[in-house]
Amino acid sequence: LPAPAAAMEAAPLVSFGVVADIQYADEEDGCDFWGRRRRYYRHSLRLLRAAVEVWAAEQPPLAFVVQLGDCIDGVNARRGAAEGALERVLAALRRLPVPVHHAWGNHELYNFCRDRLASSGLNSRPAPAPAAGPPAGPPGDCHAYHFSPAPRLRFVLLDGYDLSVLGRDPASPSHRESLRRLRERNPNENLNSPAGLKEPQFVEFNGGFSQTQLDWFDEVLKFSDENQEKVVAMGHLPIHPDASDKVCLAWNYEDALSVIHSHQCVVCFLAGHLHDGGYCLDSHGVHHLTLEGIIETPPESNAFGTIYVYDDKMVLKGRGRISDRVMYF
Ligand SMILES: Nc1ccn([C@@H]2O[C@H](COP(=O)(O)OP(=O)(O)OC[C@H](O)CO)[C@@H](O)[C@H]2O)c(=O)n1
Repeated sequence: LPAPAAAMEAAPLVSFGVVADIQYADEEDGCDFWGRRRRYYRHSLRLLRAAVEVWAAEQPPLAFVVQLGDCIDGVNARRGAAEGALERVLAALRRLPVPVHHAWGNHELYNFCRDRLASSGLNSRPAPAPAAGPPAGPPGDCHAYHFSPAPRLRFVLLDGYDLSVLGRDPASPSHRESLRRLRERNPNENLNSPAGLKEPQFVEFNGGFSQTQLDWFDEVLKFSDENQEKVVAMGHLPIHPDASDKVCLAWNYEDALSVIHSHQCVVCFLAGHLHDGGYCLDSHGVHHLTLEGIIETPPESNAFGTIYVYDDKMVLKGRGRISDRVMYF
C-alpha cells in the first residue's frame, strides 16, 4: 500500500480537516508584494467549496475543521467589501455539519478590529468554558483556547497576533507595547520590510505571543503532561524556522518553542501564513507542519487536507498541492 494508506488501516481516534490562507476576495487575480506569485482571489472561494464537499462526504465523519487564518484578503478592506467576503467564506463553511476552529491571521486584522472579530463567526472559542482543567483561554481578548475531541488528546489554538500593531486601537497600551517591541528590532521606515534585520520576523504583518498567553499555554501543557494527553498546537504563524522562511515566523517564536519543549505532551504544531508550506521534525520530536495556502493555488488544483490521529501517529491525506505525510509520535 502507498503511504499514507498503509498507515491508515485501523479506525482513527479522531480525524479533522485543515486549510490555510484562503484569502478570498471578489477580485481578479493579483500577485504577492514582490510581484512573483499569482494570487487567485476569486477562485479561492471555489476551492474552499470543493474542500467542504470532500470533507462533508468523509467516512468516518470528521470531528472538526481547522481554518489556519487569513480567510479573506486585505484587499477587501480597501474596497469596503470585508463583511460580504467574510459572509461568503463562512457560508461555505456552514455547509459542514461539524465545528470550524478559526485562527486569526494578519489579513483578518487588515479587515477587522479585534472587537469585531470577537463578535463575528471567526470567534470559535467554545462556550461554556470546560468545567475542569486549566482555564479555557488566557484572560483578555486573546483568541486562544483548548479543547479535547477524544480522551487523551487535546488541541490548543494560539493567537500569534496577541502582540501586534494590527487590529488594535493605536491609543491602547497593548498597541503601544507592540509598536515599541517592533521598532526596537526593526529600524526600517517601512515596518513591513525585513531588509537588513537580524531577526527578520520582526515585521508589521507578523505578531507575537504575550507573556500572559505563554503562561496560560504552559499551564495547559502541564495539565496535559499530568494526564498523559497528546497535544496538537496550532496558530496562523509558524514557530519553527525549519518549517518556514526567515520572515514568516511569530516575533517571539522561540518563547513558544521553549514552552513546548519544557513539556512532553506536544506532538505537532500546525500553521499557515507561508503560502509555499513547510515541514520539519524538531530536535524534541515535535512535528511542525505549515500548510500550503489556497490563495496561491492554481484554480485547477487545490490545497487542503484531512488529518487522521492515531495513538502513535498523525496521517495527513493532502489534496492538490498538499502532500501526504505520516507523522509518528
Ligand atoms: N518587503 C515588504 C513585504 C511586504 N510588505 C507588505 O506587507 C504586507 C504583507 O504582505 P502579504 O504578502 O500581503 O502577506 P501575506 O500574509 O499574504 O503573505 C505572507 C507570506 O509572504 C506568504 O508566503 C502587505 O501589505 C505588503 O504590501 C511590504 O510593505 N514590504
